[in-house]
Amino acid sequence: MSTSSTSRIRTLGDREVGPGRPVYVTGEIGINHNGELENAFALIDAAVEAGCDAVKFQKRTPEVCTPRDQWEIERDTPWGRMTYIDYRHRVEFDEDGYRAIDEYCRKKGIAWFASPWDVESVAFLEKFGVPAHKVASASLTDDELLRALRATGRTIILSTGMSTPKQIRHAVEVLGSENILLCHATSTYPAPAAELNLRMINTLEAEYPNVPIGYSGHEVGLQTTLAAVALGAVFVERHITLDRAMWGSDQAASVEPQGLQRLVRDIRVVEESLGDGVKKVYEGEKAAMKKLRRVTGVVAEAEAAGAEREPASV
Ligand SMILES: C=C(OP(=O)(O)O)C(=O)O
Repeated sequence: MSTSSTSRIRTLGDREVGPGRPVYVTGEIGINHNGELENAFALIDAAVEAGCDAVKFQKRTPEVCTPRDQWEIERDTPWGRMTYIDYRHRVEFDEDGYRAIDEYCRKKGIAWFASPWDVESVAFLEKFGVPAHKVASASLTDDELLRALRATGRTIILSTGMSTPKQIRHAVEVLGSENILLCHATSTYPAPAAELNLRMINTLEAEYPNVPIGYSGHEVGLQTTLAAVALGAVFVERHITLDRAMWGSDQAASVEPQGLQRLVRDIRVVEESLGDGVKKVYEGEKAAMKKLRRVTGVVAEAEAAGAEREPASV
């Protein structure tokens, strides 16, 4: 269960998430496995190799999540022509599937959780003792789902794409702020840089001082996710894929295994480079200072009087 907190720290499994903690990186598999366990395992492997903290899935009860008037609409899929409801079933794993995923993730030492898209799926995921639940941006206004999630007592990651400030405030009220982590997001697939509005990370920080703020990205490329970390995102989620050309609506806006490795490596560099914001002169700078800084005025006088060249006096 999660750690209730009035601070900006939350617990996800054996990790603390929040300012001063390593950025929690989640590889969002979503439905990019296309219903094949083999793909899910390969994506878990890619996340482990890249150094992700967790992988994430999306769990739906197709009959609940698919509008009734869409069920019989036929479409071409890699498995032939089928109705939309059959397709929605084709890309869901059942309990045995998730048991296999749970076992595989345990063996590989990586956490997993999911976004339940309906109340039934919350109960389904609860059977696995997941470290957290995620609320997809599309579900932010689903009070019934939010109430069911709050009742689990787990850490809830709430994504805020396609939502107004008023809707976000309401969702936070329904979930309670003690166990949540908010994610800035723009829900366009792929999202253009001009619409990422990354400064929203700081706007959310200001509005929710007791809530950790993360970023769920759907852009192409990695730079803007690194910028999100530089702006203070303490949790990062990116869709991952085995191949962006694979069939499926999220594949094109996803990161491939090599890119994921670069992303996690660079997140670690960026977070290390942020420092504490307190000005200091590093030991390594002193040699350069001695060689490069022209000594004039009060410093020259002080040195003439025998003082060492102190960073504070220059
Ligand atoms: C779609 C999802 O999230 P987001 O809105 O962050 O992309 C999800 O988690 O299922």
